[in-house]
Amino acid sequence: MALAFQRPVGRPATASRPASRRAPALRIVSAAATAPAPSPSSSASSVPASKLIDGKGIADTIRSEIAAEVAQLKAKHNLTPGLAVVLVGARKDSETYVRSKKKACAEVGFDSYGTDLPADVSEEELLKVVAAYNADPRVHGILVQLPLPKHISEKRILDAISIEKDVDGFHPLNIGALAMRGRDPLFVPCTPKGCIELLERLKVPISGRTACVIGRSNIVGMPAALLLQRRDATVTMVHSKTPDAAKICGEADIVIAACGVAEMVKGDWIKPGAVVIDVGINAKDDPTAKKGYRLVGDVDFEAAGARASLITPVPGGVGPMTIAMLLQNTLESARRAAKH
Ligand SMILES: Nc1nc(=O)c2c([nH]1)NC[C@@H]1CN(c3ccc(C(=O)N[C@@H](CCC(=O)O)C(=O)O)cc3)C=[N+]21
Repeated sequence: MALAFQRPVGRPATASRPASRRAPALRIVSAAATAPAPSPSSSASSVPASKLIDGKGIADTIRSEIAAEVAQLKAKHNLTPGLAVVLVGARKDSETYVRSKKKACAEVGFDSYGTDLPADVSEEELLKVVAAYNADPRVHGILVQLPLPKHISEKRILDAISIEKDVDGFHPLNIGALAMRGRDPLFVPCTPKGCIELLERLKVPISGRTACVIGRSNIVGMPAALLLQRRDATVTMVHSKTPDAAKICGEADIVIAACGVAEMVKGDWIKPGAVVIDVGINAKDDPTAKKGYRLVGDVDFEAAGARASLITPVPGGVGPMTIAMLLQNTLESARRAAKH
């Protein structure tokens, strides 16, 4: 069984070369700065650009901020944040996400470590990999890509990740602390953290507002509701057994949709002027698209966009923020480990 720990991907390969042959210093440039953003419906959409939340652009800004901090940490403290990404099996979507996470690490100057395991790996073997990363001082964050194959207990694996390295924020101790007043988790889960970061960077008021979270997953809906509540929103969660989700959603100033059903949230669920954050990523058949499908969220973008004051597109909304928050959590972890 191949258990090869790869060499760091993000090492500074140019450091010893003469300046003239060095690659240009990293600059993360938003796609929007060089070319029109390929927003999901830029050609056909009737949602005006002024309502669009540019998650990709905001994520790029955050990544540049992180890159600058990493450069400082390296220069002043000889500290390089390291992220370990564990992938089990060969799901195409997981492979894509893992690739983009490693690329994002390299771009901000992190080292990344990867272990790819076959789909039939035993739980014990996977636990050994987690234990090795727990013990490795170069590694400040460990991410085991979900979902895992059915024969492996997700719970057992997530519980095994050291909470000091739980940059996904999925450990029950981290989630538990998130749910308690007067306590702070070591890490907040990346996707809901990214949703709140969008609201805060756009100066959307949260305190005293009504918020509706659609979906109650451990990794998005539930922590998103907790984060909104910690910021003094009045939060309602709706889910598959809620009788009148549309009516409850219709009272909310802020909607976070994370139900995992393509375009389930209709235009008439949205209170006029509400801010809509769409966490969903679903493939929808589209014969006019090159690949035969296009990505849509959990919200009917056109109809909701007509009523919302602000709305995230899919892609280009929450997705890029998830990765930016993963980098932020890993940086924070490296700082905490080294006390810088
Ligand atoms: N342990 C673990 N942690 C995770 O954080 C985790 C996971 N497992 N399993 C799967 C989900 C999904 N996820 C995404 C990350 C980035 C984009 C992203 O960057 N999306 C872009 C591109 C979308 C595309 O083109 O496919 C966008 O929305 O614009 C999407 C989804 C992290 N997840």
